Amino acid sequence: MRNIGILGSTGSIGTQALDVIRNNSNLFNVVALSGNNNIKLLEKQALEFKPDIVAVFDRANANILRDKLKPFNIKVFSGLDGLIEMAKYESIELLLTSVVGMIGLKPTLAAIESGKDIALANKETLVTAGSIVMNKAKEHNVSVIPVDSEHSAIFQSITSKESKEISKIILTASGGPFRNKEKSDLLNISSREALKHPNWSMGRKISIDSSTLMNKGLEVIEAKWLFDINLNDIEVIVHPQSIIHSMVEYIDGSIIAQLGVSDMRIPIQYALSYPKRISNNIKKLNLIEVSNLTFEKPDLTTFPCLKLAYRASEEEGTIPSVLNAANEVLVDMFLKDKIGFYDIPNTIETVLDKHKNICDPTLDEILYSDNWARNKAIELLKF
Ligand SMILES: NC(=O)C1=CN([C@@H]2O[C@H](COP(=O)(O)OP(=O)(O)OC[C@H]3O[C@@H](n4cnc5c(N)ncnc54)[C@H](OP(=O)(O)O)[C@@H]3O)[C@@H](O)[C@H]2O)C=CC1
Ligand SMILES: CC(=O)[C@@H](O)[C@H](O)COP(=O)(O)O
Ligand SMILES: [Mn+2]
Repeated sequence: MRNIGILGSTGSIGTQALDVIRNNSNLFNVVALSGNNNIKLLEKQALEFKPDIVAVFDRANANILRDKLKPFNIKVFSGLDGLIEMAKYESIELLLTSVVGMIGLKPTLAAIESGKDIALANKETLVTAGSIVMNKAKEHNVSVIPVDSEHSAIFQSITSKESKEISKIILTASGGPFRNKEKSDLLNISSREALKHPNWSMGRKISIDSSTLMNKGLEVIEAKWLFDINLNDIEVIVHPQSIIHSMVEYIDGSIIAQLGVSDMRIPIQYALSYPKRISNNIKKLNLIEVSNLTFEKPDLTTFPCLKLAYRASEEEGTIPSVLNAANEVLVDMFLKDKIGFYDIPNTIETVLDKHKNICDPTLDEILYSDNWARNKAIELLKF
């Protein structure tokens, strides 16, 4: 039995993880959950899975839930301190970080410092502070197991212990809802259209990131830290069917890939059960039905966010945290229909240009730069 904590249990990844756990109650035991706004669902989850503790970021919501869960002896923590308290809760063996945004950074670091293994979905954490997170994991002998479908695929396709045998990682991208569109088609596109991902059903922020290709940019940076690989050895190719979830090319010319239907419960389950594999009732991939797997170059003119992410990763220091923070703020504004599609890359580029990069930053310098970038993005758009 493995004791699991889920940071962000009310979201797309969190609810699918609970589905995996529900179907494997002999293997996994939920000891801690967290949410923010959706306290109705969090209450329902708490009553079903009976964790010892629950954390809610929003303090008013936490107070409401505390009264409801008191009779069941479930403790409720609140605020960022509450998320940190939850993440380092002593009974947790594996923490699934499925919260959205860099709010997950401090709780993830706290969990690592407490020796918890991490099943990592929250990519913004690695984009913001990849060096600090991965060094801390090494220091505390903690495993960081990828949940993101591409990174799970790469993890499963790395069959050699010798990193010098890997020549490159091939990160697949669906191309998003606007694949084959031109810039002029997207000038007045609404968030409703951008949310319609062709293959995956996901949370709102990552869906917008997929539509701008920033998701792939964040994933390039995530891959660099997770697999300790040179940025130039990470290639993005568009594969509209999302069947090959990513590949690893070796120096002898062999390519090893992981394939499967577009269902996040597969990589989530693998991260929870690793190193074992367990059976499930998810529809198996039928290659005859799929019949056609195609590949294209990403269009960096229509989707400049991918280029900006490569730039940020190359410049290192606090620049990736600035890219991420500006993107978080701008995606939120786009979701509220306050700005247009291209305000996202255009503003990020200006924020990157204006930032005074700090090399080898401390956590405080990263947090300072994150905050600076959020304010700068808002100032540039005069909100
Ligand atoms: N969805 C997917 O298929 C995939 C997602 N990912 C990554 O996984 C992460 C989660 O994505 P996804 O599940 O789609 O996101 P969702 O928006 O569906 O869920 C986000 C979760 O985070 C919680 N949350 C949001 N803001 C805060 C906050 N300030 N404090 C505490 N909790 C908060 C939400 O709580 P509440 O709902 O209660 O407000 C919810 O539980 C992201 O980093 C994403 O990039 C990676 C690969 C695939
Ligand atoms: C399911 C998953 O891992 C997402 O990150 C997915 O990859 C989004 O698809 P694209 O960013 O390739 O459109
Ligand atoms: Mn992904």
